Amino acid sequence: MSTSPTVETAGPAEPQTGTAEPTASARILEIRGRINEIDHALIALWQERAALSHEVGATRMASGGTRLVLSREREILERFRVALGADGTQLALLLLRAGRGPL
Ligand SMILES: O=C(O)C(=O)C[C@]1(C(=O)O)C=C[C@@H](O)C=C1
Repeated sequence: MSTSPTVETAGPAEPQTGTAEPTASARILEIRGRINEIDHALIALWQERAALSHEVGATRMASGGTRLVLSREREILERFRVALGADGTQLALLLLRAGRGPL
């Protein structure tokens, strides 16, 4: 009878914080908890925005309107640029693309 390979299971795997110092490691894990919450919220907001943008576009086109409204896109790009700089512009471009698809 063959034996299966032994796996070391001393306990749950320790999360990799990048430091062996316990106080720092604990603080990093605490911060990561909040980062995870923020990431989940960002993903949910991203998906909600894309769905809303899609609905606006579909509503407009079904009523004989245009697919895009460039003045509105410029307004959004400017909002993100003012708040976040060049990265904000890139983020806004991705947001707009997620809602209306690639140009
Ligand atoms: O606000 C609109 O009119 C939309 O269609 C939404 C949206 C956006 O994702 O913000 C998408 C496409 C338009 O060109 C402008 C803005």
